[in-house]
Amino acid sequence: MLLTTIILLLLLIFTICFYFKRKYFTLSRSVPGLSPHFLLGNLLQTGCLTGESYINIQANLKKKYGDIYQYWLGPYRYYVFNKAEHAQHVFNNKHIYDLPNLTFGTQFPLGLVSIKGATYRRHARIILPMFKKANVVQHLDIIIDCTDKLIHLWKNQNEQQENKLNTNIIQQSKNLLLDIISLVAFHYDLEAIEGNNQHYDSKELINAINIFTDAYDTLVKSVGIPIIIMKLYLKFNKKYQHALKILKQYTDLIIEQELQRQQHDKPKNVIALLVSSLQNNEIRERKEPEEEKQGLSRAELFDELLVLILAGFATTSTALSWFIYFMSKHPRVQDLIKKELRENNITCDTYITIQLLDRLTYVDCVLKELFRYAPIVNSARRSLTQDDVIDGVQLKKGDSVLIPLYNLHMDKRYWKLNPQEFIPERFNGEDKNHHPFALLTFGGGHRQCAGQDLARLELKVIITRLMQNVTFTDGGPDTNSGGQRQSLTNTPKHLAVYVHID
Ligand code: HEM
Repeated sequence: MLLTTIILLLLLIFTICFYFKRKYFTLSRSVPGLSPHFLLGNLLQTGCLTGESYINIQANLKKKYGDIYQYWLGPYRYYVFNKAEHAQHVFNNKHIYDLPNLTFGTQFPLGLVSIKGATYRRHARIILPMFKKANVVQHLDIIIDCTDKLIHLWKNQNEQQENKLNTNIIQQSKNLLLDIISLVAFHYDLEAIEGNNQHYDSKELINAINIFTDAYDTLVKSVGIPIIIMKLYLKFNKKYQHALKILKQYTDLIIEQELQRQQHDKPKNVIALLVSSLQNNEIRERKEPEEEKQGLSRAELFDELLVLILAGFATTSTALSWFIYFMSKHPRVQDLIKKELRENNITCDTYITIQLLDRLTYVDCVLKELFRYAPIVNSARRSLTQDDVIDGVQLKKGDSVLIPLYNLHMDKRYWKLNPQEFIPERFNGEDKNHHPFALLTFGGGHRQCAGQDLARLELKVIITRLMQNVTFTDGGPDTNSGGQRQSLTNTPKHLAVYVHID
């Protein structure tokens, strides 16, 4: 009797699994791809679970299947499109292609990266103008001052021990960009660059931010896991909940101070503008239809600040790490940047202004090449709000598409000079008029990066300031071999350079 029950039970489980595998985990619609495993999709086959970067995974799949294929991130199926014309279609049709329900919702469900429709439009009206070029230039001094602190730290380190290999560039880049974004967003000096002379508040906050970003990295690595499991993981993760509490305490304090200050001053910086958009009566606003709502609730403002911290320093610091790595490998480019500075009479002491920056056209080319060649963010994703056809492939409402940004940056069809090489001059010459959808560092369409003007300014100022004062040289083939480490972004795996003070 017991045996019969066990056999029947196993049969039932097998039938259910078979049904789900047939219905949800089979390739369909004659689009090629790796046959997905039950629940795991292609995570095992593509090496995703053993640390392979998403960028390499997409490059390998493209090699195997061509421009269009299916890719299963755990239980989620994506139709992947690799041509610039595909990207153009997806990003230009915002009424068809909107944000999918991603893992972001688990950490900041009320922030810009997670919301859609009328709620998104209400937030976007408040947030997007803060990061437009005209508004970010006011942060120039902050960026210069913070960069000078890093240069000062390197000077001190060199005085203590001459010609020491620097293996801490990734962390130092993070600290620099964290200090910048906390001053830009909060008007708060975290003093992450100095490291050892922090006061208690900064230490506690930096710790909380690190725990928060580490949790995010874990989520990115396990992106195929169902959202409900991720939510439970975060809910019962004591360290994470404590970090969130600390971040909440500090933001509440900063909001209160800002509310007091605004009785006298007009809002100017990011936190001031955000606080000035707080709803006067949250209970009343909650009852309004979404289209009629104004401003942000406190919970929404908190999530927006978390988004800005995370999106604002992890990506940009990764770009800076790659810049330093490329400079150590391409002394020719470094020399040309320094030559351009000399030609514009910029010495190590010259204070940078926006007018001076505008004259540095070679630095612009280096920046563009950095954005093309550095594998920072791997893809942009959308889901369909109605049926559509791309390049003969019938897509249905609710399907998800993925544009592998880096594959486009490396695609020979769109670049006249070899895309596998780091050649900044291409943007002044052969590749000046490249396909606009072949370079998509910041994504595209209505959901492209909200902070790109700030990122461009930060990196141009930092690069210029660094090149005014230091030269990077290669730390050797073993310690400075590059490679990729997948976390929230793709950082260099092995980065070690000598930092010479000029
Ligand atoms: C080199 C630096 C950066 C890179 C490579 C980068 C890249 C990206 C990419 C690829 C997206 C997705 C776009 C899409 O789906 O089409 C994105 C979205 C976003 N980024 Fe950035 N980003 C950078 C810096 C920043 C900074 C400095 C901030 C803010 C201070 C920021 C805030 C955001 C926000 C809020 C979104 C979500 C926009 C939306 O969903 O509407 N990013 N970023």
